Amino acid sequence: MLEMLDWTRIEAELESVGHAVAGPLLDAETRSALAGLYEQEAPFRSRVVMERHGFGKGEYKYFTYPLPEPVTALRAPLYRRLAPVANRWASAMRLDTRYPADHAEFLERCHAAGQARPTPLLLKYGPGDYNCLHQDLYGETVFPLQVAILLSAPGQDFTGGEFVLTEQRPRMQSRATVVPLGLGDAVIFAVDQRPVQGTRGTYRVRHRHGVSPVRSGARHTLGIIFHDAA
Ligand SMILES: O=C(O)CCC(=O)C(=O)O
Ligand SMILES: [Fe+2]
Repeated sequence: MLEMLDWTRIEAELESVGHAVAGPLLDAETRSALAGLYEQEAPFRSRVVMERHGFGKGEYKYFTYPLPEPVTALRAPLYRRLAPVANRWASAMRLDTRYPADHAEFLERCHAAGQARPTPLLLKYGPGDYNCLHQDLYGETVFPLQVAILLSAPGQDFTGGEFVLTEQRPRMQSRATVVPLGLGDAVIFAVDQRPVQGTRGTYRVRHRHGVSPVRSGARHTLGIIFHDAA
């Protein structure tokens, strides 16, 4: 499925604006099976009620290892596609970090740094729920891109609940972008910093992401983060 995506366009958009939409990535059966897992306990290591932490309203659950097959089938291949972008960003920002081509090798680095808990997650929002602007950083070891896949149909399963990205440019106020997603679409986006080519050289912008309040219905998403957590 990943091979069918237009990676030339995706890479160009990641380079120019720090995010790209691709998809649909999962078939209908897999999408509903994944969303349905939410009600089970065994596939997960923890559950977070966002309101308790000031993260927003709604809840999410981190998968445990081994990840469900459709998540495993996406995580390493997406990483392999995105590692060259991550390396170009690191070199443009004059950072020493380089990312191996292979996700298993990157996970070894995470684990050696004490980050061994899986980060892929399922999120569930009902009416009035939202996700505050945040960054998914779980330790020193960070892969600079992540992916979220919409498992529900906007306009049908839910209304509101838009995926929002903000960009903080040096010495400027933040700018917000609403990323329109269709059912099954993936948004690939910067976790934190990315380089922007200015007229006087490269500067760094910082991103955060979140979800605007759901007005009606139920919205599920699958989040794929490539670094593991401490
Ligand atoms: O529900 C969403 O669209 C955002 C999910 C999220 O914050 C993530 O995948 O890290
Ligand atoms: Fe997130």
